[in-house]
Formats: sequence, C-alpha cells, structure tokens
Amino acid sequence: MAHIRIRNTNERIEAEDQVLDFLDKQAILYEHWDSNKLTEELKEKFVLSDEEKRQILATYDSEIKDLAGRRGYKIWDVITLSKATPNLEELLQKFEAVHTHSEDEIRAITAGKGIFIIKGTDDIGYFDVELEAGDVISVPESKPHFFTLMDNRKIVAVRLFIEAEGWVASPYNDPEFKESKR
Ligand SMILES: CSCCC(=O)/C(O)=C/O
Ligand SMILES: [Fe+2]
Ligand code: NI
Repeated sequence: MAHIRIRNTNERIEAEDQVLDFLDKQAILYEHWDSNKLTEELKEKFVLSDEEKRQILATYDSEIKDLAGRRGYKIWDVITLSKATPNLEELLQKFEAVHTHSEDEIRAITAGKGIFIIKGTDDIGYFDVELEAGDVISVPESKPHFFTLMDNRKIVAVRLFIEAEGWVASPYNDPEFKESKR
C-alpha cells in the first residue's frame, strides 16, 4: 500500500482510506495489483532476462490490458533498476530531476519499491508517494514530478505508454522546488 509524505510539513499519511482520498484529491490515479501472483523468485529478482520480463507481463496480462483499455495505452514493458543496472546513476540523474511527460505516466510496481515525488495543489506543494510491489500509479500528463529509489535501491515496474516516446522526460525548472527538501 502506498504511503504519502507531504514535504512542506513532513506529515505522513499511511491509513489506506486516507491515502486513497489524498491521491484522489491530487488527481493521481492509484490502483492495486496482487503482488502474490508473481513467483517467489520473481518477487525478489532485479536482474531480469527477456524471458523473465515476458513472464511478468504474462502474469499481469489481464490487469495490463484492463488498465490499457481504460486509459488508451498501447505499449508496455518492464523496467528494473538496481545496483546491477549498468547505467543506474545516469538513469537516476534523469529520473531524479523534476520533469513532465506528454502523456500520463503509468507505472505498476511488481517488486522492490520507489518514490514518486509529485507537485501537488498549491496548498500542499510537493509530496512523496512511497510505492511497493502491487502499487499502481499514474502521474498526469504535464504534472511536474520526479522519481527516486528507496533505501533498498531496487525496483521492478511495468511501464505503460500511449506513444513509444511517452516516457521522454521534459525538464521542468520549478523555482518552488527547494533542492534541500530532496
Ligand atoms: C520506476 S519507473 C522509472 C522512472 C520513470 O520512468 C519516470 O519518468 C519517473 O518520473
Ligand atoms: Fe516521470
Ligand atoms: Ni503501510
């Protein structure tokens, strides 16, 4: 279940009903897939062969097609980030810079965990959405956000796209975002 941290106040929201209500008010789509559908091995595997990525997509095929159908998504893949990822630091530099996308950014976490930091309404400011296996999030098109790993430094996620370049991050220079609050 996702947990929220509001950066300006350091307030944490962890009760499921309050998390769902908060994300709904912030126009962040949040859903939940059954993380137990994966084999025990794949729940803890962060270096994946193409066959293992295909196995993850096959495991969640009905959830992916249902979500894709409702949101008009046509392409999906699996991304894995861990210390074993050859260009991890380069990728994180891109993910950790405030950016926007030209389509809603849909990510379904299937293993590990990560944080999306999203620019909320003016009264809230930036807030963290701490995600774990089973959590599915959609960051709306053009909404400033960034992503970082948590202390375990590893995650596997299904990414859904409308356009192949839908993942392209457009830098967003936000004077309201204070680096010190990373
Ligand atoms: C865990 S998905 C990798 C992060 C990403 O694609 C992105 O755009 C984050 O904002
Ligand atoms: Fe993004
Ligand atoms: Ni919890």
